[in-house]
Amino acid sequence: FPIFVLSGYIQLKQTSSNSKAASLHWTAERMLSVLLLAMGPVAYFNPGPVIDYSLAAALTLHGHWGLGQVLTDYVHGDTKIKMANAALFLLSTITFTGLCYFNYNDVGICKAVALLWSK
Ligand code: HEM
Repeated sequence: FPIFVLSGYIQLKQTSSNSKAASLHWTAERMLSVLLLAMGPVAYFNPGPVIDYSLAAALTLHGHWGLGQVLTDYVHGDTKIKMANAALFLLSTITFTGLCYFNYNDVGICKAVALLWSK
């Protein structure tokens, strides 16, 4: 059901109710963080491509939103905000592409983390 929060958020953003969209976005961010926490044990007991690509998507979006908050706090001025957001968008795109590439052409995220623990 995070999908419903997201679609509701997108719908609200298109209409006028801005503060409602902001609070829904806040909720979506926390839900995604909790989902990410839950994905740890799930990935441990159920590793494989489904979790690999879910992690690629969840980690990218979480990082994108999280770093977006940092930018909101520290970057000021219209032009600088636009440049920072463009840079973040590029970074997130490269991150997601790279994680998918790694899942497809290499061992994938679950196995990579498991290998860090093996000797
Ligand atoms: C499995 C990995 C991860 C887990 C379980 C995780 C979990 C969390 C949790 C529980 C929070 C606090 C709640 C929140 O502010 O939403 C948080 C905040 C944050 N995370 Fe992650 N995270 C992970 C990976 C990452 C990665 C890879 C990045 C960066 C690329 C990142 C960037 C951030 C940032 C910037 C915040 C602070 C957001 C704020 O203060 O508004 N996290 N994370």
